[in-house]
Amino acid sequence: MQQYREIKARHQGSILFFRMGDFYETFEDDAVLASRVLGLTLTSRNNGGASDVPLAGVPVKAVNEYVRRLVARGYRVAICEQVEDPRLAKGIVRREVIETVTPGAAFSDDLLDCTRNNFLCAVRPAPGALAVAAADVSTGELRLATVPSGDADALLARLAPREVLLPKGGETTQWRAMDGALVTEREAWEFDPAMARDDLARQYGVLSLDGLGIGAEDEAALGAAGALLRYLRELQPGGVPHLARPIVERAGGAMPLDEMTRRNLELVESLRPGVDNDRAGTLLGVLDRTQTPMGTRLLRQWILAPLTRREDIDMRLDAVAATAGDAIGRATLREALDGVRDVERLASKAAAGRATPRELRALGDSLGRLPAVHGALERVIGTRDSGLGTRVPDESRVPSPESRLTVIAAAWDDCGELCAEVTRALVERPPLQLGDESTIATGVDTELDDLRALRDGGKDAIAEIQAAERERTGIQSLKVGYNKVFGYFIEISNAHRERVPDDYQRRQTLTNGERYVTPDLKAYEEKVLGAAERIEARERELFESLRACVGREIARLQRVAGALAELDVLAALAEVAEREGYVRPTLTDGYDLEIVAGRHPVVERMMAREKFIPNDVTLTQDARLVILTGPNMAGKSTILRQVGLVVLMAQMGSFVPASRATIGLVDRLFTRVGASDNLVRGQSTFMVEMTETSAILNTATARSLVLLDEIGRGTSTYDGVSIAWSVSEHLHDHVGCKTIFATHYHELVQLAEELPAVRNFTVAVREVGDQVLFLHRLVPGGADRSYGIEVGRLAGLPAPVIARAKEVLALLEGDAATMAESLGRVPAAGKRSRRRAPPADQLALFASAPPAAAPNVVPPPPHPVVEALRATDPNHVTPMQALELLARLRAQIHADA
Ligand SMILES: Nc1ncnc2c1ncn2[C@@H]1O[C@H](COP(=O)(O)OP(=O)(O)OP(=O)(O)O)[C@@H](O)[C@H]1O
Repeated sequence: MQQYREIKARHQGSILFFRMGDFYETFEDDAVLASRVLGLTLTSRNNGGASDVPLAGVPVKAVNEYVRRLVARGYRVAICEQVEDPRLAKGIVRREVIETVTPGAAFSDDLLDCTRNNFLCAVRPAPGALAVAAADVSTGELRLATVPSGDADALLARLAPREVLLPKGGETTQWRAMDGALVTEREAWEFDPAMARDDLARQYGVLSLDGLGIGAEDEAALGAAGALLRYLRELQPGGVPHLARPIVERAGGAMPLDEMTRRNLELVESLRPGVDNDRAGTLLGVLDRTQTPMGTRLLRQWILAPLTRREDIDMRLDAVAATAGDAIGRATLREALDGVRDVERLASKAAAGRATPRELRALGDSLGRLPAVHGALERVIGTRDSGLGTRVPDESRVPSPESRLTVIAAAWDDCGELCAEVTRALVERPPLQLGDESTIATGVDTELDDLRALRDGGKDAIAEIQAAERERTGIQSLKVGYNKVFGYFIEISNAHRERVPDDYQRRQTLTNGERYVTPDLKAYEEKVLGAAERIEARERELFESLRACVGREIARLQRVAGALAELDVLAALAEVAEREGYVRPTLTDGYDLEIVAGRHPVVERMMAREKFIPNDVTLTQDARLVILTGPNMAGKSTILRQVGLVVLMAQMGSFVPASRATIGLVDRLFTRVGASDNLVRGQSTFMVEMTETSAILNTATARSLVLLDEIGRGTSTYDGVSIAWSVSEHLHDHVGCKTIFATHYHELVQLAEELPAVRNFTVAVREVGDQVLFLHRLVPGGADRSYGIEVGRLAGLPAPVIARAKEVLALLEGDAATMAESLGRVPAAGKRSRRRAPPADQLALFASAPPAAAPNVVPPPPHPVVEALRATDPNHVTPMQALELLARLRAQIHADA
């Protein structure tokens, strides 16, 4: 317990798994917690102290699963091992924590999702900015970024860290609310840039950080990286030698996408609650035709960080075009990639000394695919014939020298000798663990081969002993067996007990027989077992040296993994483009956006192909703000999102679902859907909507694309229309961005008369009898009604409710006509006095209630009983009159019924 408490004192923030023989034990508070979370039996033990100590343990064999469950719940687990052989230890065996597993620092496949990065982020607030260092220890990736405070959320939403490190004493509530991320506070001095400078230089063996691309402007990010490294070293006392050189992300390279935009466009996760891992309804789900886990992870990164420089995007588009245009080349490339495993994570495991024999072989085999991948790549580029027939030169699709394919090919590395070394040294199917079966192939090491011959010779000799002893004793059922406790033995059933020779020594009695040994048998046993022990030791030695040798090549392997991942993504994008009929978008530095016959990539997949109705959308300087009205269910949200998705896909380097698309580069994309609730963060729905809207108004530029869906809906109609109206005016006059505003406030249609660059569009429906036919076609003009009641009927509202709703609607519409007369027009304030505010004849629909609290629905006229009650003053009736009144009212109700 003394040893336990000493170690525990150094690992206060973790649950300590204390190795004791075949178990990891937890004690005291850890035991209480572990038993609760893991459902373990809590026992207690008097370990020589004055009182009993609570205790709960898990078997060593099952430890991974228990660690996984704890870490998934956001706990840290410190693994404390026996670090000397208990048989040789004097006194208490030495123990040390060899690793601390946390959500952000996990290697085990059980804890990782192969389709996404597992980032640990250290964040350091700087004046007006936020610096972030993000590491994925499973892939060895390290990224540094500094972004203006306004883009902090977007950056973190993209990285989606599993764990966040913060300097102590800062504001933490914002972080605590981050979905599922564990917040770890560290001392503020650990974020010091000067200290980090030395630390990083040591980690990468460089004299100056300039060589790593880290400049003076990265001070804060450097500080964050220092804290990150320090924390990682604490968790992994063995160090993190596999951490690749940092990638410094510079502003302007990628488009910041805030969390709401990412969610509303359903980029990588579906909006449907409870189906968070369902990628079927997401852009990632549609585009993901990658063959490798590295490809899937990179595709996700590309989706979440569309590019903003035309040349960068065209390099990707050139590559997709070339791959899409060569069906055979593409198929060959994808087939070659098919056998490639997660080189990135396997290489990291090798460098961290964690790869198992099977994993190291998988890495070797994956490297073996490199020449095939390279061959396919060269074919697509057009420098080599695949042997499947001469390619007809096609000028239009030969990638430009700047294409990503050409860049990747120019830096190609087959890793031939590394692959040869691994595949030569390891058997074809090595075991999961060393020692279970042979790991090192025959012919690799003479010492090992000799030992194996000795062991196998011993085994043969033992088989011969069985034959000889049967002969000598005449007992045909005599057999030589083996178990771990007694080693080799001769087993004779009771029926032949009399014939057992004198030189047999009895070792074990069974119900129907006895087990014996002979000096001969023991001699061979020693040879066999001794050899087996030495074989294991030698195999371990050879394997570890091979693994270390691979590990030293980590930087090179990471480059190879990067190239494979990128080829995989480019080939996947080409494959989707071909299958789904996407076209290459034209990107320009101009303003205009023109999408001809655009489709929603996800919605169209959910229906038969011809069923989805394509639509054209054009936004230019002179027609930059579209007010999109139309009935419920007509397809407004679909069009809105499809425009966002087409632009995003184009800027990530993908082809797009349209027959033609010209896209003036967008610097930011905002998508807001009104009344999206954020109950998790405990904010009012409307408050969230307004906070988001204000973020757009403050950050959008003329180059942005703003997509608003029913903003203003979370409040009363008057307030809502007014806000929607003035937000539109502001975007039109002051921001000048491309905007689409989908709304049920038909009042907004009037904006087109006031503002020169506003256009009205509606989604057409046709009325057939009292039914509504949804045409899903975008046409110029505004809608005058919402057909909400028809949609209610489709949704199964009871017939009487529908009938009554129609009555109320007729009543309201009648009222509106008369009320319009009585309501004066509101003069606009200040310089905008030339403009009208929302015309009152539209608003008058709701005029029967006082404007300050305009309800959405006007109540039907009160019942006579209510009128009678209202007319009664309880202070001026006698008890008798009250009773009479009560009886009368009751009778009236009965009469009405
Ligand atoms: N272009 C289209 N072609 C075929 N079906 C479509 C199209 N657009 C939308 N739909 C179908 O109509 C459904 C409703 O579309 P959407 O949610 O975009 O309507 P909406 O006008 O935004 O409705 P509301 O105003 O009620 O929110 C979609 O789920 C889809 O199934």
